[in-house]
Amino acid sequence: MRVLVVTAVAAERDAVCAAAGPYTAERLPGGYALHRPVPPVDHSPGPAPVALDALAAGVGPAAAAAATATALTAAALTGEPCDLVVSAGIGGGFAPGAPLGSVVVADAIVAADLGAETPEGFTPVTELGFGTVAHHPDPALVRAVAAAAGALAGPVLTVSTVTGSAGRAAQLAARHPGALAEAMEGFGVAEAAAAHGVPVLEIRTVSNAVGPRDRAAWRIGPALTALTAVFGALPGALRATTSLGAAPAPQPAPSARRTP
Ligand SMILES: O=C(O)c1cccc(C(=O)CC[C@H]2O[C@@H](n3cnc4c(=O)[nH]cnc43)[C@H](O)[C@@H]2O)c1
Repeated sequence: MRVLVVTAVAAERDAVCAAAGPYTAERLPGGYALHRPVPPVDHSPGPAPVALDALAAGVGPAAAAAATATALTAAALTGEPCDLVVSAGIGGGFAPGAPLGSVVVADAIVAADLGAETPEGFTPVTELGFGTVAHHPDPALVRAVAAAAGALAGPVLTVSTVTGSAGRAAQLAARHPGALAEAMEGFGVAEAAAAHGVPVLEIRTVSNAVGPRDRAAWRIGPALTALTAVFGALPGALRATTSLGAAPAPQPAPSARRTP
């Protein structure tokens, strides 16, 4: 099973790779460096091995979409298409649901600022008659990965501007009840995955609270360490789930055979 993990920055990508190393970097068109595990996964019988490729795409939904689409196209053209795309990295957590250090698996990947300002307030593009503002990963896959990673499951918002005030945090929370986290790439990754017909997940480890800007309170190191732990647990969860077409777990052999 080939999984493409898309992060924003190299530190996040390296935290993902630390779960499974060693890795080698492969050049993609556009100058992207795709980190692929070595040695190549074996194809012996048994549960499908999980190979985690990792790509640092840049910050923001546009950079994320461009890099994801490039990597998915390259994989398809080389005859080794990806089975799953995961947008991963640190993120802001909404209080009280997602405190510092928690892990969030998105059950909805939501473009929170894709719309228009109107006299009545913010209107999403879907209400203007076009586009998409949310992707919904497979619920069984979300449950399996959240359980394996000790994570919460809930909506993760994609924004182009990091929230920096209590007022904006309250506005987003009111508009998206149950939102657990905010980051800047998930929706871009999900749009590219959807265009290629590949399932998507978003996983965020919470480095800071969504709200008034307080750089001194950010806990980036522990969030990166948590990212490594999540990706250590991910292959087992993916092998165990049937959501991605994995073979069901073997059944116990019948205790007695019927004779004809
Ligand atoms: O200093 C600032 O206030 C500031 C302004 C813009 C960007 C940053 C970043 O640290 C980059 C954001 C980077 O990390 C993810 N991230 C982490 N926490 C949050 C958040 O609370 N809201 C949105 N994104 C967040 C994001 O996915 C980017 O890749 C700092």
